[in-house]
Amino acid sequence: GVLAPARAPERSDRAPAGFVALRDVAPGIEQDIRYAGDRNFVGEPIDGYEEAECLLAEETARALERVRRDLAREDGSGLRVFDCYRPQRAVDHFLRWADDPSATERRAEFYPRVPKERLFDEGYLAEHSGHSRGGTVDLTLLDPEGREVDMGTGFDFFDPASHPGSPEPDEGPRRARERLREAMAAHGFSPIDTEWWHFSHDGEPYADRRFDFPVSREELRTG
Ligand SMILES: C[C@@H](N)C(=O)N[C@H](C)C(=O)O
Ligand SMILES: [Zn+2]
Repeated sequence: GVLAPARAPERSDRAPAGFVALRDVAPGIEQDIRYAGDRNFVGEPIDGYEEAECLLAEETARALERVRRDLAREDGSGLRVFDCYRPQRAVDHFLRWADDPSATERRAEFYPRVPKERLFDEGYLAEHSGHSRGGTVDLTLLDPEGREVDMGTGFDFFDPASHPGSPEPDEGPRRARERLREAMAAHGFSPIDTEWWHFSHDGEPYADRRFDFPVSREELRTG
């Protein structure tokens, strides 16, 4: 007999109608899309990032703009995003990298205490990421002068000290993490317990999808 292929979550190479560029919805949110360049844990541009651009499901982008507005009103604080929509081919690049024990160039900066072969099992990387649904963001707080707030550890520092509730950082960074969490929760974003910078929008419209179109404004359907 013929075996049926294993069932995979729906994978789609086209952007659905509801994706937007964050820049169009929230031009006041800063962007430093790390996987489009080499300042990341792999050390090279990641597959699928044709542009350093934050793309998101429209509802998620609008909710994030509400978070930015609240922070700006409170004391002039701001937001900087590091990653938004992430194509499945980028996640596949992470998986290939994790399988190569010799690729450890960025270990000291990004994962000095956790062996790279443990990064998926310990929840720092996901094979099927919420980022591939367009409803998840990695981001940090900016102070009123536009400088990144000290969060105790840097973006993508894969380590127990980056767990949002870790007792390791000093009081200032612990409070800053809490402020980011509360600001995000007020507009429907939930944290994960391994990374202070990672939040998923509860109302995300593509909960059972994984997209694979490249990160490029050209992929967006306009009109
Ligand atoms: C890789 C990191 N920025 C991240 O987003 N990790 C979570 C677990 C994910 O890959 O979804
Ligand atoms: Zn993330």
